[in-house]
Amino acid sequence: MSNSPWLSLSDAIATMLSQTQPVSVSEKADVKAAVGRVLAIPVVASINVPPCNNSAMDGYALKSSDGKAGNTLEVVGAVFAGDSQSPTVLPGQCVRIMTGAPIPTDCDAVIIQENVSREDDTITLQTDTAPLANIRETGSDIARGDQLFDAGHRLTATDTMLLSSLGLASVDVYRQLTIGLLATGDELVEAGNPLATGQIYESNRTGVAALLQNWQVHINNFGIVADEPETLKQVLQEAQQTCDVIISSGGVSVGDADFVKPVLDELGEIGFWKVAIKPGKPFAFGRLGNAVFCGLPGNPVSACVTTEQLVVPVIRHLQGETGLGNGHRLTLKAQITRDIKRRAGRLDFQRAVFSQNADGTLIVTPLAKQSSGVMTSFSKANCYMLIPAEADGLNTGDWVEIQPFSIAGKLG
Ligand SMILES: Nc1nc2c(c(=O)[nH]1)N[C@H]1C(S)=C(S)[C@@H](COP(=O)(O)OP(=O)(O)OC[C@H]3O[C@@H](n4cnc5c(N)ncnc54)[C@H](O)[C@@H]3O)O[C@H]1N2
Ligand code: MOO
Repeated sequence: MSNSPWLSLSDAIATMLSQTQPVSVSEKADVKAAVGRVLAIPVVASINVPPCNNSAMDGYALKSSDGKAGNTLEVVGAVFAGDSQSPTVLPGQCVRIMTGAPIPTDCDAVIIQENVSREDDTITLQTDTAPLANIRETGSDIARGDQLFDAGHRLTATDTMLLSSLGLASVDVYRQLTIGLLATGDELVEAGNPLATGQIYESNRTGVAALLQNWQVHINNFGIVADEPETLKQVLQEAQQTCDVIISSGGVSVGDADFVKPVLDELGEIGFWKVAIKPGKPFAFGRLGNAVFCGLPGNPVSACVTTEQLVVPVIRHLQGETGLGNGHRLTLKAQITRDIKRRAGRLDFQRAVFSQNADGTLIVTPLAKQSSGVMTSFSKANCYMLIPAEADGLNTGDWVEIQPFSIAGKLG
């Protein structure tokens, strides 16, 4: 048991999942644009794939009873992919066949052309040919009636290919979530504008929106909001009319210009505030009308870590995805390459670089700069390295958990 005054990450996720209701409205989505969408209805195959026995190779279709090496067979025709006629093949005969072409009803095997010698209208077999050799049987990939996906399954790229192979043009998926995004802070300036003394460029909305792109949400951008309670109230009241989830960044700590928590308390309700993770401790979760509210800490690294570790699980839950539990991210084990000293208390998500030794083991090196304002460490890293809350340090060679980044290009 932890003595932390803050919620553990797993308790925070469990609380969010138990206090939020997945969407129930579904819609048709074009299969070609359905990657990342969550199925609202199970998919059951209405046809066999392949729909008929067909050849896996270019060669000759024959009767396996004629398939002894040394036999000479007469070639009586040819079948191509797409042909609907089945030529008659008598004992001692065969037909030329192309990959994907239907197997003539009289045949039960295919010999590849590299294993025959051809002379005019005859072939001589150089190898034995067993029944069903080089034949892709009806329904061998998908049988009619197979349930391929449950409701709550998030479609991958190859899943959409499978759906197309069944002839489906559209699928029933849960409706898209609308996510309202805003950044609070008087110091923040939109990129493309000049920077006055004391100002910084706003970057959290860019990072958060990019991290959410994988999850097929619709983003509604509410811009930069001043550290002024009335303005913040107005924006949040507008956002809660149209958004399923509102994500703010900044203003969740204890400073004199940190208004997010008191405003949330006034307009809606706070579910919890503060999670025992580093960075990201002051994350706030609550409700504004029908909208779920997630208040990210302003430090850019904290905003990204809380988006990935806390916001993404709740979004996936709201989207109707099932089987999430707390294991929503792939976690691997790696050996750390240096000692780390630190104060126990929070589960630490360090930006780190992992690689694989020749013997297959993974090794991981945390980057030197771990401050939550240092964004360059993110760009140099390819994983999070987790230090358990109770650990006051790690020794070289200790096994730690890592979470590889899923960003395209990072791992390859
Ligand atoms: N006395 C205490 N001070 C702080 C504590 C604490 O426990 N006691 N917690 C620290 C931690 S940890 C964090 S994280 C931050 C979170 O503070 P806020 O959420 O109130 O964030 P801000 O103060 O608004 O900003 C923090 C930092 O990040 C910059 N920022 C904010 N928004 C953006 C943005 N959209 N794009 C780029 N940069 C942004 C901002 O300028 C600040 O430098 O509080 C600590 N303080
Ligand atoms: O939680 Mo803060 O995010 O450690 O920098």
